[in-house]
Amino acid sequence: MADQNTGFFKKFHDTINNSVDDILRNNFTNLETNEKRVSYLCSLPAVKNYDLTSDLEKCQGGAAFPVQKDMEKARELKNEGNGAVQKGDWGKALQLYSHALMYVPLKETEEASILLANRSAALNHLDQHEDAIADIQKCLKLGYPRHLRYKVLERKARCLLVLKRNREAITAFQDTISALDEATSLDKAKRTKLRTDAKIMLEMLHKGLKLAGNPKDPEPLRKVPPKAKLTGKANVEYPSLSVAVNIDYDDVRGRFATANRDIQAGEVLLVEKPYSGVLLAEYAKTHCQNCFIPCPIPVVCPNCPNVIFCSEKCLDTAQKSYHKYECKILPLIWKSGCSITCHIALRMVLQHNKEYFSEIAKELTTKPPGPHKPNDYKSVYQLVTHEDKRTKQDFLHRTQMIAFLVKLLEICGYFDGKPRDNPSLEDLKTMAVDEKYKDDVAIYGSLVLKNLQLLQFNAHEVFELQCKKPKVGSNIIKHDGTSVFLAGALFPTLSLFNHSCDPGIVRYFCGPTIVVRAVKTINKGEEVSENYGPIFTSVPKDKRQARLKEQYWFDCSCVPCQQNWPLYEDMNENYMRFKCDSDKPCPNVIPVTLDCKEFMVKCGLCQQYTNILKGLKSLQVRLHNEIAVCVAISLAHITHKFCLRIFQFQTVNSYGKAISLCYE
Ligand SMILES: C[S@@+](CC[C@H](N)C(=O)[O-])C[C@H]1O[C@@H](n2cnc3c(N)ncnc32)[C@H](O)[C@@H]1O
Repeated sequence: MADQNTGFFKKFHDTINNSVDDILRNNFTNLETNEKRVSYLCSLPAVKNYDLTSDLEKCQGGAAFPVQKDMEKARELKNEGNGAVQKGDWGKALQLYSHALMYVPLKETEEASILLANRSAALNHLDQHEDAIADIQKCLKLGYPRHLRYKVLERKARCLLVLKRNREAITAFQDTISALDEATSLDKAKRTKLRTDAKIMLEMLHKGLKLAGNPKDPEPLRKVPPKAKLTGKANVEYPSLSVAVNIDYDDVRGRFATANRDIQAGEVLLVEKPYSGVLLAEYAKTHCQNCFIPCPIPVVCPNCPNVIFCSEKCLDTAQKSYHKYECKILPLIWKSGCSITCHIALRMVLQHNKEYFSEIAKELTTKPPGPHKPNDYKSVYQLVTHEDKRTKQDFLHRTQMIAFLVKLLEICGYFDGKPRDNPSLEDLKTMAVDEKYKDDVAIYGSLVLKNLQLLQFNAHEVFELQCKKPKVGSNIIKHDGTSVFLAGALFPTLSLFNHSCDPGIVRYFCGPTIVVRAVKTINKGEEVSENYGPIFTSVPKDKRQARLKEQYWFDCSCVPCQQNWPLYEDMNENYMRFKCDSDKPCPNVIPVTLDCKEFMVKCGLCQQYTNILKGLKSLQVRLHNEIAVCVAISLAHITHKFCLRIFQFQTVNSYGKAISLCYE
């Protein structure tokens, strides 16, 4: 849970561990609820007296604590941006102005407006005219100096011309002419020339419009991210799931997904937004904090220089829920070295206010009636935690983590119900939480502890597929794409799918939304399984089973495990393999050479004959389906920039081939 090499949490953890003697350990062991565990641990003198400040001061890297904007740094970056402009490097200038904007204090509106104006120039040069206009609107709202307004208004007019929004361009040129009256620092000759140019443009525009019969301007382009849709209707009980999938239960497997009709390869079976998701610290300045998409033209947080957003909408969503609290403590989370799982566990509380949890407290322990709502903590609370199988040491280790997270809840203002202005080093001189929050420590600390336990088995990684531009040529089947781990998230309905080493689905992402597609025909009644990591094609059975047992605490008995299917590297391309189909149950796989002329082949193990015609036919259908799925998925990939982990099926070349076809 804590990064072993970096961060101050390791030392805190070791100190507390060393201070817990047998008596304390025994007392802890006898505690039966998460509330009691958290309250007990947080009351230990070793925890309360722990002073975090010296550890924190040693962690120089990363974001600064206490959190504040930094005008000097903003100016430095702006100057570097101006330098890039002089060299004609508009891409670099765009980056530097955006970076500078992150550091401008809220009250410095004029500085922010100048940076936005500069960025609009870069965007204009990069032919991103819609974005340039958006920056100009913002810069005017922020009080861009009146004597300079003619510059941005003229730029806006020219951007509108490129976008063929001629009526709006007329207004912008008229505004430019009015603004030139205020351009006091401009010499007279230059002012006259600009006015004349604008007037010429106005004349031309009026004439053009008249000749064209005064058409309306085209609508501004709206960048609407593509939305994934389920194939067919949604399941009434689980609205993120297709109606083709049920959630069943048995005592060994718990809940799991099954097909309630034949499912074809390529069908979209689940589309789900995360209940909660956290971006890794290293992407905080390149990707949206709220929806994880890359942000070349970021919207910045008004209160901290640490995160960016793709839009005002994402900023607003984050500010109204978790970011108003997290804003001032993010550097502490990052510097602590705590894992992304700990951060999600905390976020799952911060994203709702205390009233929300008080209202639902009584309903938490029973299965919520009605549809399973992915944004409802009551559904999340029902996810597996395997609490009954946990060791006392495991509880102790996790509860120590909570002592730190509870302190964060206090200093960010969560217990007060309103964000604190500026938590400082002074707040970290002791890990003791004020006595007045005693009940809050128990209630919210225990929720974070519960979250940590359920995330262990239910969290998913969010990936971005980063592709180099594919080489174009004849017969290309090579596709260079790397899955990059961006964020961790909890998808409450997907979390009900069990594992198989030969899964029936793939997952990919549209922003933060996860999409699940079938990759093979799944017959009615069969389980719809996902994959938790180890695939039968590349990881030997004993390693797969050991990993699943260690991480997910179950014994895998999927078909490849039961039948001990071979790895790809052990398969010989010169023969096909058919499962022995004899009347006696026989686990053997019969190798058949490609030039075999017989259709009845003898099993070397049970000596019975198997008819391979049926197998050959199903292979043909399956290959055909998989190619179709590949094409569909590849198209989705190109348009949605989705993230996909393509499992290595035997027909892996067909995937590559399909993908390359899409690029040609
Ligand atoms: C993400 S949850 C899956 C849903 C879970 N079965 C439930 O009831 O909520 C992961 C847990 O499901 C169980 N599980 C997953 N795959 C399994 C399998 N193939 N066989 C048995 N249990 C499995 C394990 O207990 C695992 O820790």
